[in-house]
Amino acid sequence: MAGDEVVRWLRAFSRARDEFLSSSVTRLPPPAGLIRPTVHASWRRSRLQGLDPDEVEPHHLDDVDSDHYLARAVAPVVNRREVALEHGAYALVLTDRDGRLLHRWVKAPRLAEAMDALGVAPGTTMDESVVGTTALVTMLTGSPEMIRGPEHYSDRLRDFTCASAPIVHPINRRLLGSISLVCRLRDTAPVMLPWVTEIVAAVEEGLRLRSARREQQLFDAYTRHNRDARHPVVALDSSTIITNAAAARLLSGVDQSMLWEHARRTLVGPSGPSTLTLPNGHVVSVDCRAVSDDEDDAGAVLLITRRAVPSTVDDTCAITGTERGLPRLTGRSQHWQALCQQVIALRGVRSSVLVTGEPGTGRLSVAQALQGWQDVRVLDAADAASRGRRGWCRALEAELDGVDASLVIRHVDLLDPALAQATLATLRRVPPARLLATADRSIHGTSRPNALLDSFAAVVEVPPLRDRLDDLHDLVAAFTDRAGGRGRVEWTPEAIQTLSRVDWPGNLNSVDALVRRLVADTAGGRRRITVEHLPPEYLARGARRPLATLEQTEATAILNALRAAGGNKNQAALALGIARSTLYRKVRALGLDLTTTVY
Ligand SMILES: Nc1ncnc2c1ncn2[C@@H]1O[C@H](COP(=O)(O)OP(=O)(O)OP(=O)(O)O)[C@@H](O)[C@H]1O
Repeated sequence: MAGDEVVRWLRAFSRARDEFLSSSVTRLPPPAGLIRPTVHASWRRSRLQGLDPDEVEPHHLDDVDSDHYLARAVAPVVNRREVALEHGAYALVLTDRDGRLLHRWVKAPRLAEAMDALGVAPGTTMDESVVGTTALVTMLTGSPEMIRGPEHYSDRLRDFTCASAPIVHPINRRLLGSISLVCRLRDTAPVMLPWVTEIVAAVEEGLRLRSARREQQLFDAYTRHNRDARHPVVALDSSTIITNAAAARLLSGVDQSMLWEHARRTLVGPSGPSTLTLPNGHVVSVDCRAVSDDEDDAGAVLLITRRAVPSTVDDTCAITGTERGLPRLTGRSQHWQALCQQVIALRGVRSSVLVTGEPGTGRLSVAQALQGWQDVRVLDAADAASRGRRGWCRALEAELDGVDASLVIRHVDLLDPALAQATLATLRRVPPARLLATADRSIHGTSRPNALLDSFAAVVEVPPLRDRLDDLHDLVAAFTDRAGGRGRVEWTPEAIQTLSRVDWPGNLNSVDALVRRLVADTAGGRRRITVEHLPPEYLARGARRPLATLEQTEATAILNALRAAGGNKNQAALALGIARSTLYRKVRALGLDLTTTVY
């Protein structure tokens, strides 16, 4: 447009914009005239969200990883075009799929200053639900978009033009983020849109080549290990899986993401084969080998050996009752087996043992199993405060007097130093057959002197459930039996798989509580517990934290809307009256896993 035309357009557009913004939210004018439909739709969403154009501005969220894989993929493409950036008043901006700015390339000092003043810098979110309409609408429309000056919803962005294109993974077609070309309104040029589209095409081509290279590496590693077709071999990463026939037979019905999750955990854990209980009931030993390329993990090769004993509720007892396990306690994982060995070695001696770990990990149970569950008295130090010093010491003596039994002092770390000293004196006067105690694992780092804690001859640490998630299937089965669901309540592999993605801060106590709740819901009937029966907070993946009540309500509303829309996120967002980008942001913040079969 020529100079005069631009001025006329700006005037007319500003009038149309003022009219739109001054209308009541319930009576917004329909798209017409100068306001393009995409802009109108985005303004509408922004208004319905209650955003104030005078107030909204880019919002700094957090620091971003300067080594983000997307920034690494884009950098070489941008660097090849550096000269163009040097000679023009343009900046390039990379965001992730949530609109979070990952990196910006800007050479023109004035433009850099202006962007700084607006806070358009790495870590800032440009999501529509925060800043209103920007060219990131491209991630909703799926096509390149240019937003000029007053088409931005925020008043503070009126002096800028931005042309953006979405980056889509060339193999799995997932939206990864966006690239935008930014300039002052007066420098707007029609060539901006083709230029940014061409940059994105080059980035996607780089990603395709990289994927092909990773796949090739995976395939090479698979071929190297697949020497004997009788042994199950799997090569996989998050998006590709290659198996031989033996593995395909063994793994029928097993989800790739479960195997990948197991591989990833094993690769960062202690070396050596790990045990995995497959949702189809088979117990396998997995030797996991990393397949790496120069920059990143390219995946893993799993050499699988089938264990003789299938995993069923009944044989759980058989396995745990052997000398490799602890009586009445369930577990087969590597961490659990290491613990069992330590406990079994301590059985034959009479020295005092302190069992530490996070709350709910099974510390008391391990202490009792260490004594073979026989003649073990239990006293809880959590009651000491209410009993008072004399009451506590009297209770202690009463437990010990004239009885040849072992004593477990539960939560011994809760005794204050004076009470701990008095307890020690009592124990010396009336010694138990053997003294055991449980305590929080943080006592390792405590600087508070405590003679009682220091007096233990051995310490055993019970691993948190998140480190032995391979045991989850067996534990759920054992708790189901205990809750009265034996023979009538069963769990689908998908439900267990979903639960295995939770971090379980409350450890076994939380699993027990969940199982009881769901078994009670069956009201004595038969039920196959599926993902749909799980409370929304357990659909959380990666969030690794319990949801607060308000978040649970929000999660329930989102999942219900998604279910009603048959998984269609656009429709669900519409029904909830929020932008699709907001839906994504909330899903991410709540840690909801939409990849499982919820709908
Ligand atoms: N290996 C196991 N197999 C089956 N059930 C277990 C196992 N370990 C613990 N449990 C059960 O898990 C629950 C928690 O165990 P326990 O009370 O021993 O843990 P804790 O760490 O002492 O807990 P708290 O933090 O309440 O003191 C109990 O219901 C217990 O029966």
